[in-house]
Amino acid sequence: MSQKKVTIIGVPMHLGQNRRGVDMGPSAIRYAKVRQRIEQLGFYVEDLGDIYVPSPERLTIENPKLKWLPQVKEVNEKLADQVSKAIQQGSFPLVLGGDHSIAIGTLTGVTRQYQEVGLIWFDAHGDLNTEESSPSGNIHGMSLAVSLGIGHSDLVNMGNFSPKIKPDRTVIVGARDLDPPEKTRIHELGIRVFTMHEIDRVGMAAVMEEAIQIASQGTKGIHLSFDLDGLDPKDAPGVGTPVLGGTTYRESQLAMEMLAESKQLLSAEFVEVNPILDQANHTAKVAVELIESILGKKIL
Ligand SMILES: NC(=[NH2+])NCCC[C@H](N)C(=O)O
Ligand SMILES: [Mn+2]
Ligand SMILES: [Mn+2]
Repeated sequence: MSQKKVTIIGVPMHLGQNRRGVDMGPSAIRYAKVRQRIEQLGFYVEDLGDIYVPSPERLTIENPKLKWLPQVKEVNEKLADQVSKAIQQGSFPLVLGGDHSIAIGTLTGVTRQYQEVGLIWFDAHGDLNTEESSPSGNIHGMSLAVSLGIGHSDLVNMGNFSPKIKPDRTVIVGARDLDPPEKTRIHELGIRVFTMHEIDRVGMAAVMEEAIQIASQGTKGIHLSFDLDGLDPKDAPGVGTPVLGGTTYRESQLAMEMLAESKQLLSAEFVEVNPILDQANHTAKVAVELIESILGKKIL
């Protein structure tokens, strides 16, 4: 990454899942001084504020298998345009969520500009469901599938092109809670998944070396989609779908530092921070520290 400009885009999206509070994620991350911390690293920072997300009180769920599809689609289209514009202006887009359904819009914007993009999906989950396989109907559990071209056409064809990314340039890091149909899909598509088992066995350094290699080969660079529930709930308690046995704070930091060293990062999003479920904004602070690391902050 050579540019010295960062564009922050807040997306208080909560319609991709069931729990209130994740809409406050962007506020919580800003309260943890994301802008000031990035400026201290020498970047010029532009914060575009939040994209409007409607409140569910006045909405009805038309399809329980794809909850709030029209609204999720609309917000993601706006997000895609803001991400595209930031890249056109030579800036690094930093998207703050909001639930993980916003990866659909971010990846639409990033790949519209760069075409061949590798993806590192840091998450306890696969987010590889479709309306047929989803146990919840929550679109945040479908966003990786959609970006690979699998799912409802309203989402898959966003920006009038599909797929956004290819399975052999996609890696998942930190997985430990996959639905049975997601496991089948991973095998069918041949996506490289670094489960917690593998991180335990060979260590985060070896995992990230391989992950960066896969995601950067034949691409213009890497998009990082970082779901805070990839971390262990002890280190990131403020998330809607916590799963025991995640990466530690240090493992996560190492992963981010290695990504910065690779100089392959094109864009990033940090999602699923839910301040209602957090302890004294700890999870948002962790997100800010991870953001500093991808932008080059070093201990020494
Ligand atoms: N982005 C997330 N936190 N996703 C959790 C997904 C959970 C579950 N697999 C589902 O489809 O509903
Ligand atoms: Mn996720
Ligand atoms: Mn997750």
